[in-house]
Amino acid sequence: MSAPIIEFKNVKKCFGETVIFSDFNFKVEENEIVSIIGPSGSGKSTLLRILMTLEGIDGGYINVAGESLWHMPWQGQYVPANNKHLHKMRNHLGMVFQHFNLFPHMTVKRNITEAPMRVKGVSRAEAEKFAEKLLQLVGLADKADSYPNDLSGGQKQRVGIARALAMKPSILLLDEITSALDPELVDEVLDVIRNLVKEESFTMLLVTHEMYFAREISDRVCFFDKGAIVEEGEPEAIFTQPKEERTKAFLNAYIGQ
Ligand SMILES: Nc1ncnc2c1ncn2[C@@H]1O[C@H](COP(=O)(O)OP(=O)(O)OP(=O)(O)O)[C@@H](O)[C@H]1O
Repeated sequence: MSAPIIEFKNVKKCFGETVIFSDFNFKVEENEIVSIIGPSGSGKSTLLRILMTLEGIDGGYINVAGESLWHMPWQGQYVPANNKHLHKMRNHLGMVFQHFNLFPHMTVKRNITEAPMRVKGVSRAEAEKFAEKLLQLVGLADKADSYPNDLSGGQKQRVGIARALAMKPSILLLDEITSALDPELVDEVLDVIRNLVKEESFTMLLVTHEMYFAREISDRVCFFDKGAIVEEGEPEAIFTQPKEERTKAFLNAYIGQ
């Protein structure tokens, strides 16, 4: 079997005195779709933010696509990664955020082309051509020149997905991408992800409260509690277990919604 594309080994993460992960171990295989479900405050977003290099770690190490993400071996010791290395590692990953995080002063098209042009040095013509393709994919071909404030929440999030894909990541991180949306807008966003995985192979790590979506789309579902995975398995095995065998983690996830 090939090496996992994501691997956390003995990872420690604290915010001040608060320990989020004390000894966290986790692997994701290439092209695997993994959902993370768990109560508020259990460390799900922190996990994605660490992978996206938006947060550092306090111990252990993480491999992404065969390379150390945060700490680099140097003369037999692990030292924090430099900016050039983080930059390179970020190219493997794309993230879609709960609150869209679009630039309000830029058009939809600019929101999508900005990172490929600035970070990857892609030409404007090439970035715009790809942006048009992505806008078609998310059903917003007619919104290229609109500003985020003129879009509905669902449309904003579809731009968020297009923006993440613009960097051609091999790993997509989705952080509760529908939880800021009105219920009637949830499916238009989930449909984009459904179509995406039908057409292309992706490694995807999604934090979600949408149980039916996790069940439908994932190869593996992980229940998180207090910075640890307390239950995991194929969705059909987990979601079809008899009522009396349901674990505390599973029930908590439902109650936590
Ligand atoms: N930048 C930060 N500084 C201090 N504490 C933080 C920071 N980010 C997160 N935390 C704390 O770390 C814990 C885990 O937060 P995290 O956002 O990862 O949880 P979560 O499982 O994603 O929760 P939710 O489902 O509510 O989004 C929480 O107690 C949170 O308050």
